Amino acid sequence: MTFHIGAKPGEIAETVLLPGDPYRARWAAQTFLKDARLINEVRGMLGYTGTWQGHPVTIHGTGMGMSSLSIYVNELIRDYGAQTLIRIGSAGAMQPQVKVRDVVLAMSACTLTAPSNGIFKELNFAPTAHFGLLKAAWDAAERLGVPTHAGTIYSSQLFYDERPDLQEQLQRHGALCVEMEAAELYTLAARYGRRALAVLTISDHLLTEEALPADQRERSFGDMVEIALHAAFA
Ligand SMILES: Nc1nc2c(nc(Br)n2[C@@H]2O[C@H](CO)[C@@H](O)[C@H]2O)c(=O)[nH]1
Repeated sequence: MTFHIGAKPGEIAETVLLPGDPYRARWAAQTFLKDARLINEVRGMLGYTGTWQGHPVTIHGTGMGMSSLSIYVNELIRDYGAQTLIRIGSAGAMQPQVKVRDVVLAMSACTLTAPSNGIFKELNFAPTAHFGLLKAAWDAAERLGVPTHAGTIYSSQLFYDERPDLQEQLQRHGALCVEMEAAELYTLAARYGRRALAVLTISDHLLTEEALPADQRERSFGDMVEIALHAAFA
């Protein structure tokens, strides 16, 4: 057990899916895993371990924001030996061709500031997805017929962002969507030599102001989890 995760050694699989919302971890575990069992509930950040097609899988919440994700991903890697970490999250679309319910695979993730800035100082590190996972996720999305986009995204530190100028430049340079976790996941995976990918479902749109009704979120999120699981074990 670590400072923030109560799981015993061996209770967390090498493959970990990471939703921000702990209740989505519970839903995904109950929906997709066989023999899912609760392995963490410290501070209500639920984590479950079970199997998918015979493979051990853990699904663990990260909370909202890169600082919260950093706590859980550091401990999952350093204390439990996680090797493949796939964020299954939601995001806000920033391009007209990206529609609500679509899936976005984050090839890279831009930030204004991030927890790891202190390490890099003036260096602009490029947080990037593991190519093998990205390709496998893209192929799985095609097989499943899920409308999917791949490109750079924006990992913000704020939900109530006071920088419309930043959003304008990000849109101008093709950022597909905004969320608040992927960049730090990719940076930590690079630091520890692990595989990481963010598979995101678009649940709101910054241009059209459309939002996915709560009752439709679950089905849409199912596609994302399927894609992540197929990618992890391709
Ligand atoms: N900053 C930001 N985060 C978003 C947005 N839409 C979604 Br879903 N998110 C994600 O949802 C949570 C905030 O509601 C964070 O964990 C983000 O990753 C958005 O329009 N902006």
